Amino acid sequence: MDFSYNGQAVLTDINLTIREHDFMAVIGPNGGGKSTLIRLILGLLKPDKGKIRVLGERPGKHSQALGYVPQNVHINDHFPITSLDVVLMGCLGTGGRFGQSRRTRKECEKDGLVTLERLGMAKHARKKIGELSGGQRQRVFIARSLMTRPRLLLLDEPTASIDSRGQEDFLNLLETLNKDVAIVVITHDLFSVSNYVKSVACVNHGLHYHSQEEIKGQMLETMYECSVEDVCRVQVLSQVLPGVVGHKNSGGRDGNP
Ligand SMILES: Nc1ncnc2c1ncn2[C@@H]1O[C@H](COP(=O)(O)OP(=O)(O)OP(=O)(O)O)[C@@H](O)[C@H]1O
Repeated sequence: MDFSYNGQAVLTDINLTIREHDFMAVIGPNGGGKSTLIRLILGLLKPDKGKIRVLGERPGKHSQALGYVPQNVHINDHFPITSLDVVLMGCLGTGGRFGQSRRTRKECEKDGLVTLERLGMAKHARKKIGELSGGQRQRVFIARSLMTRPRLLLLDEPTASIDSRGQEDFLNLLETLNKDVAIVVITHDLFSVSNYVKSVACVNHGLHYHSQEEIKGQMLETMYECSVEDVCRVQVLSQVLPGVVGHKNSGGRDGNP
């Protein structure tokens, strides 16, 4: 798949499969096209060339199968809306009596509370969203995205506003959710997610894919010596990772990883 904004190529020759129960880190330099890739999967943008399939159909057809938490969710701190209200928004706009699957508002509220509980946020359900910390808000937004019971959860830099201790808790939470839902997480901090993810997609206009076997081996350890920006440069990658060259899943445009 290729994609450009106003004729300016952003993603070229992208070939990626996200499998059920995958936990994929999407890494790459600023402006490399990570968020654009997510928007394409969501069906908010259309590729110039090639195609994208979500559960075998065009993106948008199964919009409820995708949960999305964008990079910066701006909330007016004074807006009088509780955590539970935010979560219930996940039920809206999908038809039926109160959202998808014809749930009543009461049923949705019950589901919302269960989801908040799952995310360790039940005690904050009636708190105003503006009174929560960055990490707590992030959990509320994830709860909202889970309300349609998605098969794939797409998270754009979810740990950016969370301290290192909170990040570990958060990643443990994602690991638990991953039992039920595939997760794709854009991150600039490969180090903290490396123990959790099953695959890595390195997006720098092109895409380099690394399977579970690769990242469980020495690869990430070697990568820590470089910044994500370096890792995403083909030349550097092949220098520090000679064993990876020619792997069947890591082919770049010219067949190199
Ligand atoms: N709506 C848009 N119109 C035109 N160009 C855009 C638009 N959105 C993004 N771009 C450009 O596309 C390129 C990729 O942007 P994108 O946001 O996908 O990168 P990213 O890898 O997510 O970056 P970051 O790590 O900084 O969030 C950038 O050069 C950006 O300026």
